[in-house]
Amino acid sequence: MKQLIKNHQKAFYAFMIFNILVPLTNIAFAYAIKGIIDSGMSQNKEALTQAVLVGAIVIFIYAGLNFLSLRLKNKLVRQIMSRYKNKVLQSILDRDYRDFSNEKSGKFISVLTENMKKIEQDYLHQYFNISKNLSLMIFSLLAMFVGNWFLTLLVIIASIIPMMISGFIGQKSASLQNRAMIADQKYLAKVKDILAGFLVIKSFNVKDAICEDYSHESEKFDEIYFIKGKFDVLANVISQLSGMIVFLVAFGGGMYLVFNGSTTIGSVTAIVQLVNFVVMPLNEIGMGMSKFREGQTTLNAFEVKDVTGLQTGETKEYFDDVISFSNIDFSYPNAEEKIFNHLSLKIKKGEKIAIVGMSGSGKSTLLNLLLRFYDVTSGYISIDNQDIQAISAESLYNLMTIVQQDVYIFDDTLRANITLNQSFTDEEIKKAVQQSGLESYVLENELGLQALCGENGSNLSGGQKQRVSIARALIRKTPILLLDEATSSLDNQVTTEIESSILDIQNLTALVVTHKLNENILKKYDRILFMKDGVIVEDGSFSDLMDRRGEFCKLFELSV
Ligand SMILES: Nc1ncnc2c1ncn2[C@@H]1O[C@H](COP(=O)(O)OP(=O)(O)OP(=O)(O)O)[C@@H](O)[C@H]1O
Repeated sequence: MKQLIKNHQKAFYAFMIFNILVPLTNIAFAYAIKGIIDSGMSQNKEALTQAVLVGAIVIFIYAGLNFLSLRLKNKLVRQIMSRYKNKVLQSILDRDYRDFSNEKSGKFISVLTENMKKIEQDYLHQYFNISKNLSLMIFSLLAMFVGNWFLTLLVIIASIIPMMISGFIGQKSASLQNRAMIADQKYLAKVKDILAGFLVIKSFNVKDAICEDYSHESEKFDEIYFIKGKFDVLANVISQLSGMIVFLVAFGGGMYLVFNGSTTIGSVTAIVQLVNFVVMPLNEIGMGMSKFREGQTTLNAFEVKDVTGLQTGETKEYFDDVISFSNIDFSYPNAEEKIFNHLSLKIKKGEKIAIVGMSGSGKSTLLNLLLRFYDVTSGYISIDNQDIQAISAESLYNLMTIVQQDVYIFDDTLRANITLNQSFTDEEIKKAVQQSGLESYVLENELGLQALCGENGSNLSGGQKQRVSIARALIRKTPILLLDEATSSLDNQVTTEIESSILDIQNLTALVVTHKLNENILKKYDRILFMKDGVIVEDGSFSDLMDRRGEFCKLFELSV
């Protein structure tokens, strides 16, 4: 954030110049008041008129400068925040899948929404407000010293204790902010979960239980904000109290000096006016500091990382030869069960492989490991003899595309969901639409590719969503394609058409996890891997496996 502020150096320095000019007009105003009172007391009409005129001019200059300074501050805050928001989003998207999936999405939503508001209001605005108030306070104090050092000293002594108390409260507020942020994240995660599960809640008639669960989370959330509110109120009262004490000391001490004959009423009024320019900013700094500390805690709670471990790695532009799983072991993090134990597998470039087997046998895990969503516990996976752990994530995702059973559709047009806002020619889009079996839907739809898909594809059927995700994958033309039950919502005829068009793509290496044992399609694969309990128990063409009359054959015969 400091770097972002530094990036706007010119505007920042301009703001600082205003921070000097505005207090000077405040001081000039205090002295204009002194002139008015002293000339009034001495009944000098000419001097009085002049002082009033000076006062009026000073007011207008002050208003103009203050207006410009506030506008500049708002502009700076807007520019800095807009850059910061982009950086935060980039940093979230830069995370590797493991980092991301370890966190609750509520945390990221909160970082991009609630936290942003806090950082803008509590950190940035306060950062500029405090510097503005500090400058007004210092200049006014200097002017007071010049006017009457004794009175100034009294005022400073009177304001020390309230300042220390408000500093302590600020620290307490900042520590509560951490708890408040965690509560925010949990609350958002809960709300998100409830809204996403709307249909389940409705159809299972569990509204009351869900409301109870919600109110439990919401009470915890409210309680933390209530405690934090108590400190805010205390900070408010103390800062007002400190202001009153300082005024009391300034007026009392000033009048004592007037009795002594060492100053005039005009000078005391000017000093009291200047005290105003010390007390007001002092109050605001006191309150501002506790807000600023809260803002700082919010800012520090999320680290904006530019690169993650996965992004550092070698570049690999082509897939030329072979994918190897060499003697791999794997268990999911925090799980004891071993999914793979010394598994080895070689896939040659251009091979089309179907992976079938029992539920839970490790088919999806095999693809997840190839994509480095997880790392193997021992052994290694390589592409063209290059360990995938040494290949950068960007290169890896340029070499392969996965289509999963659960499809995510953005709330945008069909076209945008297929291209994902990358530039492709109309010809390329048309081909992907054809290969994925989407053509008739696009032709029948009045808006064609401009048709809106709705929130997570609410305007599309399950099968249409799967076809969009297949089109989205095919248009990338990566040399390796991974399909994980990507056609589960499609009928046999459409599945056959789509899989056939994929199997016809020359040089494409395809790994297709499927539960659909369709003879016509299975015959087209070069190899079928039959998996059971993390082991590839059979590996061969459809006819090989049928001749073997092993586990695959039994499953196939059961399915027909
Ligand atoms: N994120 C995870 N954390 C812990 N265990 C997991 C995780 N994902 C899968 N598993 C476990 O790993 C095993 C293999 O799961 P995987 O999803 O690879 O099987 P699958 O053959 O694709 O099953 P299906 O055909 O039902 O999709 C299962 O026992 C599953 O419970």
